[in-house]
Amino acid sequence: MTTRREREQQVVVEGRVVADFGREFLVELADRRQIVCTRKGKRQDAACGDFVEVKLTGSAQGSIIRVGTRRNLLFRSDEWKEKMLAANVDQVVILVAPKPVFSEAFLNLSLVACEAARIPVVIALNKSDLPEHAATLASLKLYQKIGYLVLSMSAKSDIAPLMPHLEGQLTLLVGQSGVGKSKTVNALVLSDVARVGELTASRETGAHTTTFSRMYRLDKDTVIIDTPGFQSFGLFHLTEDQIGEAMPEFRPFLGTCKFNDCAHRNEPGCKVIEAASRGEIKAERLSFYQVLIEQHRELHESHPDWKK
Ligand SMILES: Nc1nc2c(ncn2[C@@H]2O[C@H](COP(=O)(O)OP(=O)(O)OP(=O)(O)O)[C@@H](O)[C@H]2O)c(=O)[nH]1
Ligand SMILES: [Zn+2]
Repeated sequence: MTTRREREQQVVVEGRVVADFGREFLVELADRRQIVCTRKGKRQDAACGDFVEVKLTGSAQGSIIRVGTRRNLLFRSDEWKEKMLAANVDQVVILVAPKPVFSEAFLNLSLVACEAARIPVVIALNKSDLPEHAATLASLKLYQKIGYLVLSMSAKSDIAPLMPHLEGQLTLLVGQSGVGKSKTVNALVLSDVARVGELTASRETGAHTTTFSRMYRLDKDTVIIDTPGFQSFGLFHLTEDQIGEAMPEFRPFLGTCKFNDCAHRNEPGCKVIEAASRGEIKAERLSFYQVLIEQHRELHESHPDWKK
C-alpha cells in the first residue's frame, strides 16, 4: 500500500511559471491552482512565462523537472551572470519617463535586447502629466521614425493610451527603476484578484520582492509580466553581429560594406557610416552602437573564458 504522500510524489503535471523568486518559482496548474516549486538540481533555468513539467512533492509544492521549448526569452547579462526576465511573451513594453532621468542608453539597450530576442516592442513614455514630458516625447521621434510605436501615458492620471496595446496579449513590462512600473501595474491591476501568484506574507515582504518577475492577469486573454526595475541592460551574451542586426535601420546596409567583417566603426567603404552621413541613420544611434561595440570588445577581452 502506498500512502497519499507517496502517490502525489509520483504525479507529474504541466503548468506555467507565473512568478520567479530566484530559487523558487510559483507555477500555475491547469486548474489555476498555484504551487511553489523548486528547480530540480542546482540549475536556475526556469523563467516567468515558461511552460514546465512539475513533479508534485506535496499538496502545494513541487519540483520543476522539465522546462518546455521557448518561443522567445528576454534576458540580460553582464560578465558575471545572466538574468532571465521572462519567456514566451507576445511583446515588450519599455516604460520610460522624463523623471527621475530619461536614459536614452537604457532605451537603446532594451531595444537591442528585444530585437535580438525577436520580440515586438512598444515604447511607453510615462508621466505625461509632468511639464518635462513634451521635451522627452520630442526626443522619442527618432524611434518612431525607425518604426517603433511610441505612446504617452500617465500611470498617475491616464493609463488609457496603453490599454488597447495590451488587449489579448502577453506583455512584458520593463523599465529603469523609478519610471513608474509599480504605479502602472497598480493602475492596470484594479483588484488583488487579478494578481497571479498570491503568496504567503513572508514571501511578499522578504528580500525577494525587488528581484522577481511576476505575472498579472488583467482579463481572460490579457496578461502582463512585471519585472524588477534595474539600472542597466547588459548585453554581454550577444555577438557583435547580433548587435548590428538588432538595429533595424542598419539592416538594409548590412552585408553591403566593403569588408565582410565590417563592424561599422571607422572602416573604409562602410555603408552604415555612409548612410549615417546622408542622414538615413541617425548619428545618435550610430554612436550608441559604436560605443556599445567598443565596450563589448573591452569586456570580452577581459573575460575571454566566458562561455560563448
Ligand atoms: N507625476 C507622475 N509621477 C508618477 C507617475 N507614475 C509614477 N510616478 C511616480 O514615480 C515614482 C516611481 O514610481 P514607481 O511606480 O515606484 O516606479 P518603479 O518603476 O516601479 O520603480 P522600481 O520599484 O524602482 O522599479 C513614484 O513616486 C510615483 O508616484 C506618473 O504618471 N506621473
Ligand atoms: Zn560597415
